[in-house]
Amino acid sequence: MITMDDIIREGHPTLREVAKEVELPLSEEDIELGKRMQEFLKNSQDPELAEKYKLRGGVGLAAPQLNISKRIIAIEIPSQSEEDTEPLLSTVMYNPKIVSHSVQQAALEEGEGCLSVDRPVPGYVIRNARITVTYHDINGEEHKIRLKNYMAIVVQHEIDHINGIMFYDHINEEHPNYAPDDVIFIQ
Ligand SMILES: O=CN(O)C[C@@H](CC1CCCC1)C(=O)N1NCCC[C@H]1C(=O)Nc1ccccn1
Ligand code: NI
Repeated sequence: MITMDDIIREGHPTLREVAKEVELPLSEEDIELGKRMQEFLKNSQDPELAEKYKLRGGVGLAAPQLNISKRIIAIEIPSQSEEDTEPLLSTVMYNPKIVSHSVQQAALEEGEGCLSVDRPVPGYVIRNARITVTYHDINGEEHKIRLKNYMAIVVQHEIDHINGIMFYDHINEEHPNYAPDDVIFIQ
């Protein structure tokens, strides 16, 4: 199983590479990798397993964070309400691509962090408020989905990773809390 030991940290050159597209049809290896990435996220959100294996809870993971320079990302966003167990978004995206996006921008009110960054980096990470993403799923099916709010932020953070971009690249050095006046702040 994937643990924090498998996640490379800032300074490792792979985090700054533009990752390669995966070949279709998906190889057994790439399918297995996707499954393991998704399993890591689920484990990291399970209090017992996270404690047992010292996992930092995560909602997304990109293959470059495992020192694998491939365009594969996993997303596991739990439902915001307690009762229903259905996650908001639970998928592995192969060759994800933002094909269009809103002019409107958004940012997480709390700023962002990263499992590959072992330090807090305060400031607003300004992103597109809404995006349309195409990708192939683990069964090789093609998808085109529209995302907004928290889901859009998470997917953009992961797609940044496969392009060698870190969240703090978006933070205004001089004025970390700068934000356009029409930005949407997401809790
Ligand atoms: O590239 C992928 N990463 O670096 C993992 C990141 C991805 C998110 C950061 C901002 C948008 C996407 C991640 O998940 N985190 N960042 C560091 C520590 C916290 C953790 C997190 O937000 N956890 C969480 C949130 C809600 C519910 C459960 N867990
Ligand atoms: Ni990250």
